[in-house]
Amino acid sequence: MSAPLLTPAELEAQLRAIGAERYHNLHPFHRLLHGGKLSKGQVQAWALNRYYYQASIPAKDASLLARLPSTALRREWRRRLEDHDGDGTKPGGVERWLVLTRGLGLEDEYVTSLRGLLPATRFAVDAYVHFVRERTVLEAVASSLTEMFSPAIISERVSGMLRAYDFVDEATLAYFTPRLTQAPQDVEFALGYVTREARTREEQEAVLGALRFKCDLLWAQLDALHHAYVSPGLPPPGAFVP
Ligand SMILES: O=C(O)c1cc(C(=O)O)c2c(n1)C(=O)C(=O)c1cc(C(=O)O)[nH]c1-2
Repeated sequence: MSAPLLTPAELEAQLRAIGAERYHNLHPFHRLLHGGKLSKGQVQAWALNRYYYQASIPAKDASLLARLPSTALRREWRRRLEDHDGDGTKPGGVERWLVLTRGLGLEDEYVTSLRGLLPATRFAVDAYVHFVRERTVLEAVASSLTEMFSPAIISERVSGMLRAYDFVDEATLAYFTPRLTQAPQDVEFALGYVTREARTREEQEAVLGALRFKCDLLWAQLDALHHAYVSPGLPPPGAFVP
């Protein structure tokens, strides 16, 4: 006999348990970053690599938008594109991330050229874009649900970094402020969608698998940063050298 269908509350509880076990707030690199244990060069490496994640988010959202079957769903998802790309009057998240890299002393041209990117960052981020493009709409929506856990890590990061580093200030970290309201809004929709639309246990398992996959790719990005810039500290050929 196949496993019974989970109630929406049970499905949500299992999603939260995945975050509690494997969201990237638990990664040693984040402990170092937020605890003030990194040099400016190591913080630059983090911001430089994460630029590629930020810059790829609108591409993955646009590919999902194209597959959504109704006006209401597309309108909801379109908001994410505006959050990241801006609307021409106010800057979006990608542009705001460059405020951070600039504040850390990196030139826009170098950051956006991706010349200094770790290969593993590229592979992990591209895997996210491909997953969203190739899997079901249900799995693609579910893979965004790491945002359930991001407000807590963002608060911890901003307060920790402001306290610990004299080379960052509130203006440098301003990227994160709008995320504290955008992420819960995104999650409310995405969580409602997956609990409503996963109608079989198999679909519910696919939702859980998508969130695990997403946690893993966030984790892998930090593994790569740790290996290249903390211990043993071996940047691959061509990668940014602080
Ligand atoms: O600071 C973070 O730790 C963090 C995590 C995540 C996430 O969990 O994927 C996102 C963001 N930030 C973020 O700023 C963001 O715009 C974002 C979009 C998405 C997504 O999957 O669509 N995740 C995240």
